Amino acid sequence: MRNFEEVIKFAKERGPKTISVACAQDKEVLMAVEMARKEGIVDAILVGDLEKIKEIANELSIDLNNYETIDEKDLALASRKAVELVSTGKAHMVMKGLVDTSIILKAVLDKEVGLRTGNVLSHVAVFDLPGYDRLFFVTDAAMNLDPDVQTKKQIIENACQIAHALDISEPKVAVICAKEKVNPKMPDTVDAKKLEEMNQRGEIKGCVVGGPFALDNAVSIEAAKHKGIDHPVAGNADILLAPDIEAGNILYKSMVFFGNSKNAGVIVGAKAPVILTSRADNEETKLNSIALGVLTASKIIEG
Ligand SMILES: CCCC(=O)OP(=O)(O)O
Repeated sequence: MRNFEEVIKFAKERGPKTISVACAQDKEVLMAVEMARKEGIVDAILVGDLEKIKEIANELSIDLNNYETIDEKDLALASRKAVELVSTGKAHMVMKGLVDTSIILKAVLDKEVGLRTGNVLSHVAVFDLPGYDRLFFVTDAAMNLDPDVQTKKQIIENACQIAHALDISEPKVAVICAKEKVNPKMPDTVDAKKLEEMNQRGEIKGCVVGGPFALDNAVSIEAAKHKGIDHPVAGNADILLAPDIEAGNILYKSMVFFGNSKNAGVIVGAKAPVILTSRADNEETKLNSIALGVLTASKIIEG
């Protein structure tokens, strides 16, 4: 798939799946859920402050009779309830509404009702950027603070799972740093080379990994040529692995706010997808993320 029109088209074919929405009292969230419901992509259970949900639904002319609703004002309890709906099989996936990422992630990691599998959980953002003929994947903007090399390996594997769900069979993974040469004083460049070597030894499968790369020579063939870099990933990256959450989150938000991109985001590695965007993302991003979640859930269910 090369754009979100295709992602939505395929999600319609796999839908409707059921999502539970944690803290659904948000205009953009309700607009996106309603669009996804009308398209036959999802049915939804709205968990949150029912008074506010009704107020927003009324303003947007959304008929709440089309939804199951659960009244819970407390953000942590609403997140826990929404996650529990997934772990008890009543919903296929959970979506972050108007709540801090850390609160919903705490519910996802909860030992009793959470969705842990033993795998590393990580965030994968998908971007459709003007001027590029392919989707870009950025990881990890939201979950792992300062991953070590083994965690980075699993973050790559999680991102590849999403790329494969979008029919990109052998994504090119660029491990991005501040420069394209290994410098022992810059540990992320050392990790990048180790990840490339792990991939060459067959320890990371289903992709081609290269690194370290600076962002320019990961995404631009001209920049790579200019710097004399000859590597199958150089200038051709599909997946950009950021060194830590600071770089990942800044890259995500710079693409959204400066790049005029379309995007979507989901957490992978749990028993079910967690649809996770920034509270500040618009309804289109939230709709794209629901569609991405449906394709990811289908892949988990169908294998
Ligand atoms: C994927 C971005 C997660 C994030 O930064 O969320 P908030 O902007 O809602 O904090």
